[in-house]
Amino acid sequence: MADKIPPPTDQLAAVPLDNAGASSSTVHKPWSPSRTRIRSILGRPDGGAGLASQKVQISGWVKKGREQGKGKFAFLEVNDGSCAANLQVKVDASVSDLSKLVTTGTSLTIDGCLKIPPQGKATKQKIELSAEKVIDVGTVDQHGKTPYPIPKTKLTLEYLRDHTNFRARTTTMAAVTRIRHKICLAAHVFCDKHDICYIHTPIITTSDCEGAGEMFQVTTLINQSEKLEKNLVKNIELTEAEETLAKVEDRSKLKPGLLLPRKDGKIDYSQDFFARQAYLTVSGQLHAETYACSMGDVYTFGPTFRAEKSHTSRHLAEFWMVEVELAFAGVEEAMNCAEALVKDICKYLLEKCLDDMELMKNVDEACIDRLQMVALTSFERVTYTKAITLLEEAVAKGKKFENQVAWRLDLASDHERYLTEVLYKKPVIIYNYPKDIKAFYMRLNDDGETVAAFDVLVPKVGELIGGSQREERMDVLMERMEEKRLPIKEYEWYIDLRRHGTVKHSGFGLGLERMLLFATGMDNIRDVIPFPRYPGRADL
Ligand SMILES: NC(=O)C[C@H](N)C(=O)O
Repeated sequence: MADKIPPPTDQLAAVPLDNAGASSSTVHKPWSPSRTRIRSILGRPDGGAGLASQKVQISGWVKKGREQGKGKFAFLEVNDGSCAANLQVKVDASVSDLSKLVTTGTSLTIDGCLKIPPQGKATKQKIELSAEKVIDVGTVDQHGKTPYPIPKTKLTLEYLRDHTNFRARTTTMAAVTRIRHKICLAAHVFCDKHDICYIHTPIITTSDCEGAGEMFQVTTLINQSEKLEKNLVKNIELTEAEETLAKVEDRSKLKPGLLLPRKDGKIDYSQDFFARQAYLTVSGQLHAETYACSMGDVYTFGPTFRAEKSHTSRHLAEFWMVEVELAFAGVEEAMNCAEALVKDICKYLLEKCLDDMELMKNVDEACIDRLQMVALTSFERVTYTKAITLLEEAVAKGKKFENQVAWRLDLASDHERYLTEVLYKKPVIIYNYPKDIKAFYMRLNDDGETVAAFDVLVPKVGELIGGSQREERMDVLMERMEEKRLPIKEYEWYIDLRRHGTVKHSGFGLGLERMLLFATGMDNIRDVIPFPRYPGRADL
């Protein structure tokens, strides 16, 4: 059993308690010197009690409000997004029109004095704000055409998905978002600590890294009327296009390269713009390799896109990946690095956002234990062939899987969960996959049948990371590309890296949203990214 990580000392109070101002011990931002974030009050180890009698200004949104004492005063629970906790604010009717303040969703800026609430009250708060002046109020339209969609009642995650413009006002989504921020930071801190240089790979590309063809095409549109003005499309007379369009019913019979206005009056001149069809990237890996093969260890971290029509709770059309590429490194070093990265992220979350992680226990009781376990336990490493044998043994003993288990078939999510949750009860790295089910760039092993690829599987989620040693031998790489029928001409720049100063190198990609599912215990990947993109959803 893993040792427990010692409890972090800073918890919420990741901010220094004493800032430069002699008269105040709350933290002020240089660009808004009068405003205090609620985190710097409630996040102190004393819950803010030590700040009693200090004057502060806070801004935020009302989570709950109620008038009391026959309308003589109101209690508001205000949240400003800096932490999960709400600051209780007491406002007397002499200070403001209470009826304007108590509606959930109202925004406020309030000057007041921090006070210890009377003992014996139901409130757990160690401190409350007694309002002296209400400076700004943004009221909520409750009765108009589009009433405020986030009332104080409990809302389902499905409902909130249709209100992504407001869902960060819910406690859970705000906590997930802060955890997401910390995971990103943890990845950057890890890479910086290990001298791995951050590079930016392009989002628009002509190459299909995974060779799976699941790419979104980039279409470049311009209004017909702007066409001539901007001189962007020179090779065709507009009138000719219009005439042709009127005559030809079946567009596929048109002269290739002819630029025609679409039904909405726009012209697609993509081929003209990029000289060939461009796509949204599925992975920054190939471009990251070019930098690794010049600068040593690098990483890229950005959005990637898959035009997979999958409606699962683990897939998105737009997701973020941390992709590390290590030069002069074999597959084992890449596995070591991947394991160290996951562990460091877990430790970072336990140290930097334990308050939000505590809140996530409402979603998944085990989420903190899982982070602690992963932070301290070494990952199991098992070859793909052995994993198949283990799964076959389970089947022989009566275990039912949704998907077939057989050598040369990819592992499905229920196989992955069986290995991590039932058999090993910890993360498992599966390596040496059959070459036929893996991408062209993965290094062929001596057996001629498998490639030096690996996946890191974790409990709850399954595949979190995919990586491999890259094929650095030009002849083998070209053979593999031919086998997979890839248009070699389009990858010449990639092959060049093997032609000139080729080097053993390896890398991997960690799915940010999968890491979030693992950390927070959320069930659906659509709820761990601010604006999820999936089949049927690209608005809002
Ligand atoms: N950088 C990586 O190794 C990730 C890999 N290209 C993938 O998309 O799975």
